Amino acid sequence: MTDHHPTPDFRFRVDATDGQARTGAITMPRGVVRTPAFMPVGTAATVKAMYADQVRELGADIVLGNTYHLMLRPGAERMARLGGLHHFMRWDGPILTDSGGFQVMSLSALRKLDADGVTFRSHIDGTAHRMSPERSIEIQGLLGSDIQMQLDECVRLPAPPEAIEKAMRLSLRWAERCRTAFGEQPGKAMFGIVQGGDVPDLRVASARALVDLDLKGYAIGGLAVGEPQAVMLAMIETVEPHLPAHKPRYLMGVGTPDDLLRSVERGVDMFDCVMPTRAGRHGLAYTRHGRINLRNARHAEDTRPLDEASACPAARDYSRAYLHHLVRSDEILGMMLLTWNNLAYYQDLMAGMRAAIREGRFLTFAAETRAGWERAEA
Ligand SMILES: CNc1nc2cc(C(=O)NN)ccc2[nH]1
Repeated sequence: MTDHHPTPDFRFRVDATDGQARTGAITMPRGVVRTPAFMPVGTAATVKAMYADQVRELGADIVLGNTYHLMLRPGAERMARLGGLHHFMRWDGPILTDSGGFQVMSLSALRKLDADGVTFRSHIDGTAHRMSPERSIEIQGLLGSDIQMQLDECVRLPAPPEAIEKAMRLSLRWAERCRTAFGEQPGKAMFGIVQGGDVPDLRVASARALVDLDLKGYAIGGLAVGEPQAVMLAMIETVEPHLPAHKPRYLMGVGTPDDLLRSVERGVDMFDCVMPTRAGRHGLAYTRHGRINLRNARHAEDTRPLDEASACPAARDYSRAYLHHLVRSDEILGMMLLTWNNLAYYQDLMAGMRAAIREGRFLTFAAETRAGWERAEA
C-alpha cells in the first residue's frame, strides 16, 4: 500500500482499480483521505453524539460541515474570529463543506431563487438571508473549509425535464462564478456538482461543461432525493465515463451500506450521509449482520453484543439487552453508543472495500458483505 503523507497542495492518487472501483487517497495540508471514503456529517460543528477524537479513532479521515447551519449559527464571520471550524470543533483533519444550496431549499422558509442566488429566512429565528455563489464560497472560506462545494440548485425528483434543465444550467453558471470567487487556494479545492436529475442527456451535458472548468473534483448531486436506487445507479453509470479518472468523484447524500457498495463498484470515491448518525439516534444499529432495531422487544434479554468481532467498544462490550433498555428509556447513552457503533461499521465497510479493491476481490467482498446482512443471526 503506497503510504500517503500530507502535502502542501491538493493531490489525488489512484493506487489500484478493480473494474470501475478505485482505491487511493487525497492528500492535503491537513491530512490524507483514504478513498473510497465515507464522511461523517458534522452539521452544527459536531458529529452528533460523538467526540471528535472518537470520530478520528474509528477511522474517519474527513468530516462534512453544513454551510447553511453554520452561517446561521454561530455565523461565518464569528467562526473566523474564533479561529475557524477546525479549531472550534477540535477536528484537525480535512473538512468538506457543502455550499448550503440543498439545505436552503430543504430547510429554510420563504425562499426565493433567482439568477444571482437565493433569498431565504432562517428556520432558526426567521431572519432574512441572501446566498449567492460568491457569498457561499466566502462563507466556506471563513469557516476554513478544505474542500468547498459550488452553489447549485438541486431539484427533488420526480420533476419535469424543463425544470431539471433550468436548474442544471443555472448550476453551471454558478459553478463558473464559484470557480472565479474561489480563485487559487493551494492545498484547498473547489468541487463542481453534476446535476441533471434523472435525464441522462442533461447529466452528460452538466458533467462535460464542469470538466471544461478543470476543477479539482466532481460531485454527483441531486440524487437520493426520492428516486429508486436503480435510477440513482443508472445516473452514476451515465456520468462516470465523462468524469476524469484522475480526479475524485463524490456522491452527495449517499447512503445505505448497499448504496455504498453499488456506488463504489461504479467508480465513486467519496460519500456523505446522515444515515449512520441519524439512525443511531433513533435506536437503529448497522452491523455486519444487517440492520437491527434495538427498540424491538426481542432484544430485551439478549445478552449478546451487537458484534463480538468488532474493534468498536460500542459493538463489542455492551449487550443488546442494555442497548434496548437505553433506547426504550430514551437515555442519551443509547444515542451515543449506537452512533459510535454505526460510524464504526461504516468506516469498517469502507476499509474493507479499500482492501478488497487493492487485492482485486471487490465483487467477492460485496457479495460476502451482503450475504452477512441476509444471514439470520446465529
Ligand atoms: C439524502 N439525499 C441527498 N441528496 C443530496 C443532494 C445534494 C446536492 O445535490 N447538493 N448540491 C446534497 C445533499 C443531498 N442529500
